[in-house]
Amino acid sequence: MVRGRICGLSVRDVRFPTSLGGHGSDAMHTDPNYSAAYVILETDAGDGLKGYGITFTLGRGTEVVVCAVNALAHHVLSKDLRDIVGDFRGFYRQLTSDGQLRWIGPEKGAVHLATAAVLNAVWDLWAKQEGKDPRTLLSCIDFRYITDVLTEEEAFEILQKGQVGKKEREEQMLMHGYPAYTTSCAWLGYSDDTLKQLCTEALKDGWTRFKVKVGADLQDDIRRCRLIRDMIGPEKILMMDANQRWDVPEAVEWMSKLAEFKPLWIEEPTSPDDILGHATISKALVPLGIGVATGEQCHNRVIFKQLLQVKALQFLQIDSCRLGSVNENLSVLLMAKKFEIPVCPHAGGVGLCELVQHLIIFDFISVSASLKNRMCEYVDHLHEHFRYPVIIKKASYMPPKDAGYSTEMKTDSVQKHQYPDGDVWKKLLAAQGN
Ligand SMILES: C[C@H](O)[C@@H](O)[C@@H](O)[C@H](O)C(=O)O
Ligand SMILES: [Mg+2]
Repeated sequence: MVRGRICGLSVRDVRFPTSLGGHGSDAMHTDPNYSAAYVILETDAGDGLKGYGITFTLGRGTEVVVCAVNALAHHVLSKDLRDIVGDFRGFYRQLTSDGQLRWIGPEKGAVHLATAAVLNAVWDLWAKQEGKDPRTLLSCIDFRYITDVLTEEEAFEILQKGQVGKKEREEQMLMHGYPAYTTSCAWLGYSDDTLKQLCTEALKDGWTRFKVKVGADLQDDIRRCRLIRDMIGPEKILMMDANQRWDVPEAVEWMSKLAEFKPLWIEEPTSPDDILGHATISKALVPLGIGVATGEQCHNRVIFKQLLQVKALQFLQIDSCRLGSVNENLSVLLMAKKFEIPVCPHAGGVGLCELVQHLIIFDFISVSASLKNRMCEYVDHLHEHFRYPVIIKKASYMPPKDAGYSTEMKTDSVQKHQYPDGDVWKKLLAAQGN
């Protein structure tokens, strides 16, 4: 039973100094500090349940997103949770269409990340209170702007079909988990020695799919890709990620030089907004057997729709915090199913693995019903700060068993990493003379 009026919303600026170790570095983000705007919702239900929501950010960007969350807070405060989820589509639209905020969006950028943080908290709270059927899930989706490719009725049919064999797929997940790949071995800022050492460990731990960062320097890329391909052997799967570094012709040319290392995909070869550019690259790379993957910085369902319409991607990477929470991600999973494009979520960051595992396991059980060409990203940083961290076994995500969206962080971790007054930052800033 849904219950409670939202009587409190707090948002914290939580940052981890990951840049100090080069963790998370790529061709465009050379010194990322993995961070989160962390939202806590409280209700007057008296049951002690809270809703925790995060969105992933980097360093100073968190300040802006925290402001945006505060600007959205009045939509949630004093609302009855029953009214919110009773018309979740309307509520989603209320947030994304706020007359004074949509000018700095709409449905993109800092304000959309803030929407994700707030709605992720609502989903966490709601998930702790009750389960959901296909009709309820559909009622959360804003179909505005996508009915030309997916109507509510078509979406319902997909979910209805997804009911067939659901039990078996649930059991399969509980037994074997959802297949994952690791990005942790080959951040761009890592030395060759670190790369080798991490790769050796990952192989020992049973990883069979690896992603390497590329895009800054071709000779470096060739050396690192050769090193990793030699280590993992010809059979294991290798993906490459350029984090938007290239122009369109440059992407094709660069990848033709890296094709000998047999990557399954090149991720974010160019600007995430260049839909036709992605289509051109996809087409040009077909003869090389390389697919295009993108989505971690895809603004919203509209851009995903167009990427699908013009065959601009062969692997679709949803992100639990970039899109407008579960609501918008559901619409993208359903569109991907319609276009028969495999979803391979973006994860890592702070908490992205924790959240997105729910979405991709749901996708397998209730939407795609397939594991073909599918896997979920995994990065082994910062899980210790979460109350319900992901469980990886044999390079697979084991389904989370606690109710909720696995979004809650440990109080102590939040306190220590709060910027700028948490202990970790007080020390670091003092050492830097600030
Ligand atoms: C700055 C970040 O670490 C990115 O490099 C990361 O999200 C990356 O694109 C990925 O695919 O994991
Ligand atoms: Mg990436």
